[in-house]
Amino acid sequence: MAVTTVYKEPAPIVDRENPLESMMSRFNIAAEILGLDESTYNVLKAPDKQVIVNIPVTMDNGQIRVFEGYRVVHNTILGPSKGGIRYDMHVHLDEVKALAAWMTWKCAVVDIPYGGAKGGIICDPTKMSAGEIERMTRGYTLALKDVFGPDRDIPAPDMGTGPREMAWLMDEFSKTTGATSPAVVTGKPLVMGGSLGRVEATGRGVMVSAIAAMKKLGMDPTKSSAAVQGFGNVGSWAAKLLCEKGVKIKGVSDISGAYWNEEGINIDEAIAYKNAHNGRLEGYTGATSMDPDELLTSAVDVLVPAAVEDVITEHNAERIQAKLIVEGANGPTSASADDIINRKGIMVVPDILANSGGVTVSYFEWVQNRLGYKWSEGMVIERAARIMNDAFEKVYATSQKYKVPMRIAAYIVAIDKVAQTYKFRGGY
Ligand SMILES: NC(=O)C1=CN([C@@H]2O[C@H](COP(=O)(O)OP(=O)(O)OC[C@H]3O[C@@H](n4cnc5c(N)ncnc54)[C@H](O)[C@@H]3O)[C@@H](O)[C@H]2O)C=CC1
Ligand SMILES: O=C(O)CCC(=O)C(=O)O
Repeated sequence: MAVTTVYKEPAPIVDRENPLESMMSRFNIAAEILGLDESTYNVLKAPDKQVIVNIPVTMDNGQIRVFEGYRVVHNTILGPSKGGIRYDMHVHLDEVKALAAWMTWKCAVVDIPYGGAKGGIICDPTKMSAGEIERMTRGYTLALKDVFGPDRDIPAPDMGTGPREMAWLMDEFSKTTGATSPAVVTGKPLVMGGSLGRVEATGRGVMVSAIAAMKKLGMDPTKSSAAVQGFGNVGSWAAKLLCEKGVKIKGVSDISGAYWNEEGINIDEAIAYKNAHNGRLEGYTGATSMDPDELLTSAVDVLVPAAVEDVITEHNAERIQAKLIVEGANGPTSASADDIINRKGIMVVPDILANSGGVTVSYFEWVQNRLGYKWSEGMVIERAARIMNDAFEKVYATSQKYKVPMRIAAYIVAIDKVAQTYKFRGGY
């Protein structure tokens, strides 16, 4: 008889700060500056919906494991909720709540008609077979079939997931509901309604916002250097596209370690190496290995954290040498580091602006699916860049107007849009 085990360890990393607290502390500052009324504040401070599901999966050895999964819908006043799904051992409910709220703010900052949501499953996909991941993804979809929907809640990839998982989700949802439903999920493979440009969209948006910020700071990309933490979808594309703009990428890292080349890393070569080595840079010889903690404080002009939350903290912020931080990851800077970074005069392009290129092209994918029509890659790139540059200028102008850092300015832009929509829609 198959043995059933509940797969829910190791415990979340305890020395990381709580991302939900970091999100709330910035929200509180922006809400106070805006003079947000108490009822809207109370509506926005907690998610609309939090769903926890148990997903039994038959593993390849015949054992049944039960995985714990989450979907949090933070808010839907601007439209159906949107946000990725994360497969990682450190997923926990507070993290998913923070990530869902960041999606509400992100969609509002770039002015696309979505609310915010996020999902995750506690699992280590690097230790599971494709079949096990498929069965888990289908189980998660089935458990959440009443939450997901093209007009309700639209998932997408995040850490540990990509087009393959989105295809399984779309297939399972379509079979369950009896109607082919490409618009229920974005980030799908191209052949089944994925959008050209979605895979690289988040990294491209990081590049677009980095270039916009460098212009404001009078920095010449061709005379600037950068370090990129995380070499997955977002980090590797950001590194490649910044490199194409002439930025010298001196350091990169992933979960296997950090790698440095004073003359600049050959990013195409590093990506090819990673693709040939199970998605990891381990053993890469085009750079020398360095202490991963030192990457964040290395002598570069631009720092791109593109991995996990809370890596820039009160413990290392003082030592950061970069003039510009462009947040590819969600929540890489904990609130405890904000004052130090601001005092040092470092410009931060915050996550809800810098990594919004992904959800922007996801929106394009959803629009194309609903129209049953495909856009050219050029159109996707041009429209996404326009949206991001407009959002950057709006946030920059808001930071000047209120004399606040770019992060608080981005929250002000987002909360203001959501609050104004509540005023028109009413309903509470
Ligand atoms: N994929 C997307 O379209 C979007 C992703 N993001 C955010 O970007 C971040 C990265 O996501 P993806 O690139 O999609 O994930 P991914 O799974 O493709 O890559 C994650 C990368 O981070 C590395 N990593 C993990 N822990 C690390 C650590 N402690 N130190 C250094 N590197 C570490 C992994 O080895 C891998 O290279 C996440 O915060 C995610 O929420 C934000 C917007 C959209
Ligand atoms: O593409 C999307 O819909 C959401 C991507 C995402 O999860 C994020 O921006 O953090």
